[in-house]
Amino acid sequence: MDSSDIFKKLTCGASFNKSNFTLKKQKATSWKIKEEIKNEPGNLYADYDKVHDWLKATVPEEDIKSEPEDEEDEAMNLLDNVTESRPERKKKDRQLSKKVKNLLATEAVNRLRNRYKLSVNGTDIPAPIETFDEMAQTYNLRMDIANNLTICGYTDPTPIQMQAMPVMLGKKHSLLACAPTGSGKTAAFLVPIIRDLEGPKREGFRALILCPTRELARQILRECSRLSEGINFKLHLITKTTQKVAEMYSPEKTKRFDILISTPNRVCFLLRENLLDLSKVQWLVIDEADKLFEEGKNSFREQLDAIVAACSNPQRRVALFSATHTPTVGKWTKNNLKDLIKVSVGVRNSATDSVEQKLLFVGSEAGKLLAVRDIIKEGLQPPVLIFVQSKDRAQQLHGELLYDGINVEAIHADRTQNERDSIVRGFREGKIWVLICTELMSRGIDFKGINLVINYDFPPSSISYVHRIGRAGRAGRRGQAVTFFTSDDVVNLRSIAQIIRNSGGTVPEYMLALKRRSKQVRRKLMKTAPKREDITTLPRFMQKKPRKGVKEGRVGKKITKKTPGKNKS
Ligand SMILES: Nc1ncnc2c1ncn2[C@@H]1O[C@H](COP(=O)(O)OP(=O)(O)OP(=O)(O)O)[C@@H](O)[C@H]1O
Repeated sequence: MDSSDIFKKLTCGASFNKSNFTLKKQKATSWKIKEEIKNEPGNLYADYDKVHDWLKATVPEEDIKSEPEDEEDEAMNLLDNVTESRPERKKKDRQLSKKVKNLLATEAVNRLRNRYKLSVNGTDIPAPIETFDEMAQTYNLRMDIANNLTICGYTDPTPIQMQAMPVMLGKKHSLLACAPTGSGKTAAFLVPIIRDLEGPKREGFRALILCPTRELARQILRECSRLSEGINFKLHLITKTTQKVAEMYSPEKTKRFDILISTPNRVCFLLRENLLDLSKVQWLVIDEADKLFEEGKNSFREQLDAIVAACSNPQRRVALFSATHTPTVGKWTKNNLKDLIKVSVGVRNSATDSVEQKLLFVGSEAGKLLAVRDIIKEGLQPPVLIFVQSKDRAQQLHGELLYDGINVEAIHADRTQNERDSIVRGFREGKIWVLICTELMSRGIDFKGINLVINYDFPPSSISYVHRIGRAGRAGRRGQAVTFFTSDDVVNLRSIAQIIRNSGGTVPEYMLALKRRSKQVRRKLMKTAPKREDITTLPRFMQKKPRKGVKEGRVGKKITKKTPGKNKS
């Protein structure tokens, strides 16, 4: 089809309104330019439909009449009637060409963002990039990084990577990013940092990555080593905070390191002892930002303020990532960060749609144990994660499930670091089939191919629910989640049912019609979980009371006391 045919098709049924001559003249000229652009090889608008859509969106309705005329002649006449001199016309054409090109580029970017459900907020936001090749060309990614991405099996960027990476690879912005669980946020911040730091420099820490748990810190370290393979960065994880270990640290001794990954309390400990220099930090990443900014008991809030102050480099930029964000994070970024760009994927604070979710009424504590045993009987498909509300309950359930002939372990804050590391390793290697855990493991942990998450104890908040079930259905895989509830759990039932509905699941109407509980009640529940009967199948008369001073919950031991469910994990 030649250009005049396309023109006819494009403007079919339209005529130009002569009362607005200048505008029409521009339209005609811009059409000519659009034709040029359309014919450029590799142009996003090189196909006819796209140009047509663009025209429809750009030319005001009132300028298009419906009676059929010979529009091509009309448009060409308009061009002939131009009274300006040739150079003037050429200049105008060039200006218009630039404008149209910009418009087309903006339109293309908007389409891309819509396609991947990306929302952005800020100024001078770079365009998202759909392939790693394009990213490598546009932002000068060294070959090693591109190769490492391939070795990791990352063929194309995930939506958060498409937009967050260009923001961080640019020169000036800080970033607040929100994307579903399992959507590749870790690589989204690691790749730009690796590119930015270029190579090892022995100047001391130039990037600091904070996260809420040691397990997550270790996982980020692993991912960072994979993605920076061959670049020889010195990565460091603070493993302990005792005085003895502290003796290993000093700003001089840590100069050889480039990237520090840690929980905030360990960094703070070393800062207090003047053993850590963060003045060279160019990138401060706060992973699971809403967790780290959470207020209340055991909050990291004050520690974060101290760390941010210690990162005193005026060029320092901050990137905050999480699958859920709270207003506290928004407020902090507004008050503390310049040139901030916000990026989110999909609806904020929603559950991943790759997990099939179910709510199961189990009547009582005994009902929960029966329900778990039913799942085992039906044919358990490991790996499975089971969430409970406290360390004691993790031990109790472990003691029960040991008798069911499955490879089961429990992980919580009372296990030693070595035990925790070896359990996580065993679970990753498939030696442990069922892992019972507390809130400790709800954030960020990436176990490959979790098939099922069981919320044995109802999550303390909808945010906790989103993270817990997000351990399944990661990196494009599918997974399942079942959440047990009893009459003790109605406070959050409605909000969690709503989350399930929003992510495409089905829930009974009555759950959505439940009365919304006040913020106070919900906050109280986040701090103190409901009291629950012990997890045991022993008849009451056989349940021994633990002797005073004897620590509860040894593996396999039945515990008789009613444990007030603390959220401390
Ligand atoms: N571009 C990619 N292509 C394929 N897989 C990827 C890509 N990027 C990351 N992954 C994989 O996706 C999985 C989840 O990534 P990651 O742990 O970074 O998720 P996340 O968004 O941080 O999740 P959470 O919110 O739970 O912390 C990992 O196994 C990671 O290796």
